[in-house]
Amino acid sequence: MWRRVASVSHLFSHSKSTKFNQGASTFKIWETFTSESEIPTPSKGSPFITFVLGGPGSGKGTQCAKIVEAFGFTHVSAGDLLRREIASGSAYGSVILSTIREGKIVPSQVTVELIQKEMESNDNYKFLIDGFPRSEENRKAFEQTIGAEPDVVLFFDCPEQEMVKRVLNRNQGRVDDNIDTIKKRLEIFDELNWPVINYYSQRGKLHKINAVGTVDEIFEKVRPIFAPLRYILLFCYPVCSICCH
Ligand SMILES: Nc1ncnc2c1ncn2[C@@H]1O[C@H](COP(=O)(O)OP(=O)(O)OP(=O)(O)O)[C@@H](O)[C@H]1O
Ligand SMILES: Nc1ccn([C@@H]2O[C@H](COP(=O)(O)O)[C@@H](O)[C@H]2O)c(=O)n1
Ligand SMILES: [Mg+2]
Repeated sequence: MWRRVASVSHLFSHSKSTKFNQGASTFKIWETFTSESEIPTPSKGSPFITFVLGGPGSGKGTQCAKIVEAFGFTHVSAGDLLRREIASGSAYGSVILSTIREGKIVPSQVTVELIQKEMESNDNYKFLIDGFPRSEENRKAFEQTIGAEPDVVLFFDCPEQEMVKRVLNRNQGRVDDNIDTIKKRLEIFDELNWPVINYYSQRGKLHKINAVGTVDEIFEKVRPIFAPLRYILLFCYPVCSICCH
């Protein structure tokens, strides 16, 4: 591994860089490791971002844990950040709680700020952003605030009946895991999430995954999306301390 990193050191420029500003040199290393044209090109000046979309109970969090284990991403769950904010007793807490109880979407500014803080406080450069964007408003707020686009977008496609069954069996004490809130969440998902899914589909970034089957069966559909990226993910995110400064 050390030799492999050293062997590409000549590809890096020595201009001053910031945390999320390694794109130019990253692009060169990318070209070194792969010539497969369907592999997405990392955005210049950005970390490697994967958005993870899907209805409530489609298995986003479960698959994120598998992706983290296999490919070393940092998992940022928008829902978990919002629940953490409630638990912290912050000023926004009660508004967030009632929004989640009603199955509605928290104002984008709040969610994006939490995501931004989480990304900036993490040394990793590859993120799975789970349950985000939930709406076009979420998507635009992220682009404007973070100044980055996702490299990959996963969409776990699951029939409603299966999602309801999974959520009602989840048993994690979530205030929104009840039949009334689930119905509302499914309505909101139908209304607000499809425009986001269509947006990324049109840009060729969307990977639609049939989310019916065992956890391992579904992960075997996810693995090939990241497998061709393993070198770039391993060596360039985080940017190595040997040659990337
Ligand atoms: N393939 C699967 N088959 C059966 N159960 C599953 C599968 N994947 C996940 N589950 C279970 O379904 C429940 C919901 O999964 P998970 O929490 O990963 O969904 P989610 O998409 O993150 O939902 P939410 O949007 O509500 O956070 C969990 O109890 C999980 O263990
Ligand atoms: N971008 C988001 C993500 C989540 N929420 C709210 O949190 C609830 C739980 O989210 P999960 O991803 O853990 O299912 C969700 O129903 C929303 O109320 C949000 O507002 N915006
Ligand atoms: Mg989840």
